[in-house]
Amino acid sequence: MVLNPVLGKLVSKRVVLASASPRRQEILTNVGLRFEVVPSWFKETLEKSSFTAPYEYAVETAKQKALEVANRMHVKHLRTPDVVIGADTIVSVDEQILEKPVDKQDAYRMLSRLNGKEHSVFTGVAIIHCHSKDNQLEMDITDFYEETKVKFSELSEELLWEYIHSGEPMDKAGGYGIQALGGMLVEYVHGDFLNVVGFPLNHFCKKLAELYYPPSKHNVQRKKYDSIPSVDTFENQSDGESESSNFTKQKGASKLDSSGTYSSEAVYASENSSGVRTGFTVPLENQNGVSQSAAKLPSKILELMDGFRASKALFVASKLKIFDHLKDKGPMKAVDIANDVGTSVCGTERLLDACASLGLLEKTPQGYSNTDSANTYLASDGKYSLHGYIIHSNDHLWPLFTNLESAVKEGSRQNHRAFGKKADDLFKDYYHSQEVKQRFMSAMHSIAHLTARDVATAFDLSQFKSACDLGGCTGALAHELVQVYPNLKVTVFDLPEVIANTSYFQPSGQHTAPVTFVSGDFFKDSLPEADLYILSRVLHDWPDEKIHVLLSKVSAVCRPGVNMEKKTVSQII
Ligand SMILES: Cc1cn([C@H]2C[C@H](O)[C@@H](COP(=O)(O)OP(=O)(O)OP(=O)(O)O)O2)c(=O)[nH]c1=O
Repeated sequence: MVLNPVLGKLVSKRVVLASASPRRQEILTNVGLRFEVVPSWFKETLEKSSFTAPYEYAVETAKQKALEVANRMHVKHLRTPDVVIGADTIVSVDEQILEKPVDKQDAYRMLSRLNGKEHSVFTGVAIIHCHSKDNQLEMDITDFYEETKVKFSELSEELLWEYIHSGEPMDKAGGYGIQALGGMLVEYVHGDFLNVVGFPLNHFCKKLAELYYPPSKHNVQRKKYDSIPSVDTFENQSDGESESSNFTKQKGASKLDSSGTYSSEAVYASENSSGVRTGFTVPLENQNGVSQSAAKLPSKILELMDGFRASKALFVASKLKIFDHLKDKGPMKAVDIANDVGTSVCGTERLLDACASLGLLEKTPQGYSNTDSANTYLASDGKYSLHGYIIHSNDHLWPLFTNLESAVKEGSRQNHRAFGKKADDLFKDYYHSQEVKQRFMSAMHSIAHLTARDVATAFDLSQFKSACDLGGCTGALAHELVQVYPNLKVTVFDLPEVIANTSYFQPSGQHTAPVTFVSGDFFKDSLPEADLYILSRVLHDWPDEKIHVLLSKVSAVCRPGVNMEKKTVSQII
């Protein structure tokens, strides 16, 4: 659930974070933003002396990082994102810009300059809205920066070196990480702490508010949002746009309180009549800014307590193919859907209301219809449909997780309890029944297809000439890899029963190097040689002894790469 309504505006968009920084990913994930990570390949080598102020350098670098990703995704992957976010954090002391240290000596040089002094941390942020028109990429760029002042205590040489040897400084601007050991060096911080860690979240939300909800005519004197508007504020606005609409077209009256500022509210969870959580707001402060309620609601815990209900509502609606019906025929009344799918009217209505409150459907006087996300991801026929994986989650994972308590107590797999069969027998079942096989392959295909580009671009794999996707099933990841890296020869290795059924899942009309499919049992048969081995959703299926056998076989046939040692990318998946 997204706590902030301005972030909520991004929910239905393809948002890409053009950054490898784990801190930025964490900051944005923590507030419920869903995004893909495509690290930028832009080299941070802009001429610093050509900028009049340090923040200009950070903003320009952030912009170039985001532009590189937007262009690469548009050209190489033919999937233009809606929004690309880039950021760059620098430390500035005595008019000098400090970036990440190149080695320990460099870290020492930086930390010595900061020692006992106040310095500024600037993060430049670029938000690029992309549109593809006649295959041309059009972009609207918004950028800003945030400054935070940080003061270091007087630190001894010994302490500095001890800190440097911890390894923490190496991937951080100025050579320190305030969020971890580096916090010990800091005497005070003036400004946004998260800005130092790499992403000025507060300023980012205000910027989104400016973009998506520009002040109305009678409030034109308010040029900028100086607080993040509340949910109420937005819900009462008639911006007249669907969730997929372009931010620049949105108009709306921002609701201000009598003092001309937005009241501070937080979104928590409640249950509606169908037992599904909906958002409501709880005022946190009275007019004097004094907290009225001593106990904050534990929203994360409440979310976890109820999460299973939401999952099951999604699973059942998917199983009944309600999203398919609505894609073809929506908007529809509950009674008509119930007639079509052969269910009770009262039960169907409750399920539909649950889906509407979960943001999967829209409910209007005309009836229920799919949201854009439901059309894209939940209808079973979409290119990026998750239908197969949702059905697998309902039919296979749900019964297993129902036995989690026994699994923890016994330390064993629970297939016998959930399905009356051992794990190995169950795995064979996947391939003996045509229907079960198809369902399992659809599940693996849908999740692999959706995540393939993230996996393919998580690292720069251009130095590899050949790759083998072990247990690569329908080849969803393999096809993405050959698109991103046209010189890479990719082999998919899987069981003969799987390989025999892959034709249905092959992409049509793509002019890329073909993927080779090789059938065999990876425990028994010899594996093809390759520079790079990919094990995705494979290792978790097997006990340690078998994994040892498999990894030893992979190690024997995986050729050392150009710059890297033998490499598998299973750890990123
Ligand atoms: C000062 C400071 C910086 N940092 C981090 C934030 C950034 O990740 C990093 C500065 O490097 P950046 O070049 O801004 O970012 P990055 O290289 O990590 O990722 P990318 O270029 O792909 O976006 O320093 C901290 O984590 N803590 C701190 O206290």
